Amino acid sequence: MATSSVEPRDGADAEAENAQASRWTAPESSPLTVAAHDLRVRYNVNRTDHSRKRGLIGLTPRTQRVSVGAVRGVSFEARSGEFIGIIGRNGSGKSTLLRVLAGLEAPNSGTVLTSAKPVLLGVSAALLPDLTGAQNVRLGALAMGLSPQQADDIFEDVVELSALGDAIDLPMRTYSSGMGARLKFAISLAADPEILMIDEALSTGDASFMERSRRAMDDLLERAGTVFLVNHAAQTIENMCSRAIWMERGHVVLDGDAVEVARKYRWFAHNLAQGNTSVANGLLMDARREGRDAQERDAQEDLTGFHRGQRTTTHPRRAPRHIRRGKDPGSNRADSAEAKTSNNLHDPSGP
Ligand SMILES: Nc1ncnc2c1ncn2[C@@H]1O[C@H](COP(=O)(O)OP(=O)(O)OP(=O)(O)O)[C@@H](O)[C@H]1O
Repeated sequence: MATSSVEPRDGADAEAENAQASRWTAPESSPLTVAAHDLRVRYNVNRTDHSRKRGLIGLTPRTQRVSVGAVRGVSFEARSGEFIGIIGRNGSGKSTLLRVLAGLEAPNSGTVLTSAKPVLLGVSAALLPDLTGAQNVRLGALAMGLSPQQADDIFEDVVELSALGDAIDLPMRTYSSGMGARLKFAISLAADPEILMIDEALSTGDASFMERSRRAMDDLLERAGTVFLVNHAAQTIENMCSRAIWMERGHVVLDGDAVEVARKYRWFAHNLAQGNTSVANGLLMDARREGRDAQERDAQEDLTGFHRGQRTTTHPRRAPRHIRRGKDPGSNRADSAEAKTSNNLHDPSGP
């Protein structure tokens, strides 16, 4: 086994431990918000074939049609109060998975059911560059189904969270990409979605924005929401999420406690970057084995519970733990908690 190297511990670990200590805990009985079963997405693309004769005009290489498996049999369940990070290398299928979960893209096969229409940050908020930030706040809120009065009500919260200051009255085309991402994030969060999906947007903020975002997301989780966060930085996942899913080549490698999974991924990525390919491959194999073992345990526990007439769908290792300790999840949200059972899950691409 090529995993003899030991991951060095540093200041970042201590920081992550502090962050973990203040993280939230959801009861294991939290209702299901997302159920994905054996999702598969393939893209058919043209690829240049340099090994073959050149094309008609003799300048361009020939192309051939190839099929790319972006998501290859992904299954999991998410519950209210969970903050789930998705990590993995470039091209591992994170964004594709998020788009399918949000109902923006149909899988080739498999099923995804959600308890409410997910808000995918940056896509759902169809903002217009020629309108000012303030006008876009209203537009984005209406696009997410809020009434004109609700759109007015959230305005101050959005301005505060985005920290755009006077720039809120300038056209959005004058914003930097970070400013635009902050505005979209603030609008999405102020709309109080039950399921929020964020693809990388948080990387564009500074430390104080990150802290404000984290507090705002904690509030959302407290109201029994579920948040998915795609991020390349394992440290961000470690600090912010309760659970992490590590993806590699369209497969789930490991799904479990955010700190454990993010650290394993970080150590794998570090070895890969250092050119220690055999060590990295060994770490990947170990993580895959651990992931498979956990799945088998899950299946065994489900079966045992089923035979006893008390089938549960949550593995203790994956117990959602992102509702602030001692608080009642969903107490502030009329349509949450007990109203959300696995029976009211539906196709997110529907109306
Ligand atoms: N529209 C598309 N057409 C063809 N191939 C695609 C398309 N979108 C994604 N892919 C391919 O699917 C695979 C997964 O891509 P995806 O963007 O989901 O990965 P990712 O993990 O989000 O990557 P990154 O970290 O670089 O954003 C990649 O091989 C990518 O090239």
